[in-house]
Amino acid sequence: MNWDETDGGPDARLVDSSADGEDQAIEAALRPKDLGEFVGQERVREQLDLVLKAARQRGGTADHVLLSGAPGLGKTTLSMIIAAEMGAPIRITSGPAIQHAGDLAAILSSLTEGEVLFLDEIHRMSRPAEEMLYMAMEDFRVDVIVGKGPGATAIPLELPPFTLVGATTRAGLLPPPLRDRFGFTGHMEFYTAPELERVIHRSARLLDVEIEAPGAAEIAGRSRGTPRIANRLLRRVRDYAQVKADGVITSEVAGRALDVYDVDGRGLDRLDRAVLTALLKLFGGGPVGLSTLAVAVGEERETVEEVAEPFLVREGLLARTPRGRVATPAAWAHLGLTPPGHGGAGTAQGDLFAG
Ligand SMILES: Nc1ncnc2c1ncn2[C@@H]1O[C@H](COP(=O)(O)OP(=O)(O)OP(=O)(O)O)[C@@H](O)[C@H]1O
Repeated sequence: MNWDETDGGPDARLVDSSADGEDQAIEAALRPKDLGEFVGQERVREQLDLVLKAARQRGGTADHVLLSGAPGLGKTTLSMIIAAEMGAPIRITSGPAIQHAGDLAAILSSLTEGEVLFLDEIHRMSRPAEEMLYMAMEDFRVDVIVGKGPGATAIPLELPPFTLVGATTRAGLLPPPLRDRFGFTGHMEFYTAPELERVIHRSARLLDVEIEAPGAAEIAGRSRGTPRIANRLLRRVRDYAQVKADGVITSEVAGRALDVYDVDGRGLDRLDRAVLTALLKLFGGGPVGLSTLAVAVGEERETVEEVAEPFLVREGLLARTPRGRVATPAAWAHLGLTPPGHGGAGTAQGDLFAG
């Protein structure tokens, strides 16, 4: 089966943690506005609370903050909260949008005192811009280069004190000189099921949807530890509840809805299950090479490696070994299959790509 032949392919995955157009439109309404409303991430919240309180007491600008963590865990939200708590405006941009040092100079020189500059995907900035940022962060100054070649001159430009909030999927991707210039680094973890339930209840309130506690638990369990996915699944379940039930999200309604959308009890979708099923049924659980596995599911290597595998590895269902991909005992259990040599022939109920 090829994903392009199905309903939308991997780009349209409900369980993808990056934001799609619909998310962007609705996320503004669902974002917590202060640290008190921000669910989970206790450590980061507590530490950040101290950093911001201390800065406020000194009447100064907060130290630069680096937030690392997977997409959809709340880095943008937290940067907006930092600005709100400091009573400061916020400017939002991203590393890929800053390709030339001049792009960064233009942004920096227009900041007002105390402003928060949120730089998403900071690891994807160009090298010259990155070097300009070092000086801006440390001395609130940049050298703007005018002219080219031997006649080029550096004109120093003073900047007002500002707070840089950088976001990255992995702090390890940043060059150490940049990493070291942040006064505080917060690592965002995946959310626990009870935390996601709180996110879901809060969003349901804001969306004016009636939801029972077991209904929220059912959605939370399938949300891959990510509030963005939880909010997206909630919206799809709301549609189902409205059309197929009486509008109230019970555990049964949530379960049925997410089955329709092919998101299973553990948050795996069709692509994830196709990869696991092929690994178990065609290759006896592996080891098998990535390319072979990709051909078996009719997908590109990159799709299997970058779209399906990270979550399967994180869930302890698949391991990447030097000899190839290997299924774990949990994978056999999840698909209801028996590993070879454990009294069965490794066969499944249902066909290869069935849920
Ligand atoms: N701790 C939280 N409590 C409640 N809602 C949250 C929390 N974290 C994130 N959300 C919700 O999840 C959605 C995604 O959050 P956000 O855009 O901040 O993620 P992100 O980490 O910046 O993602 P990306 O890196 O893809 O931009 C938002 O709608 C936000 O309201």
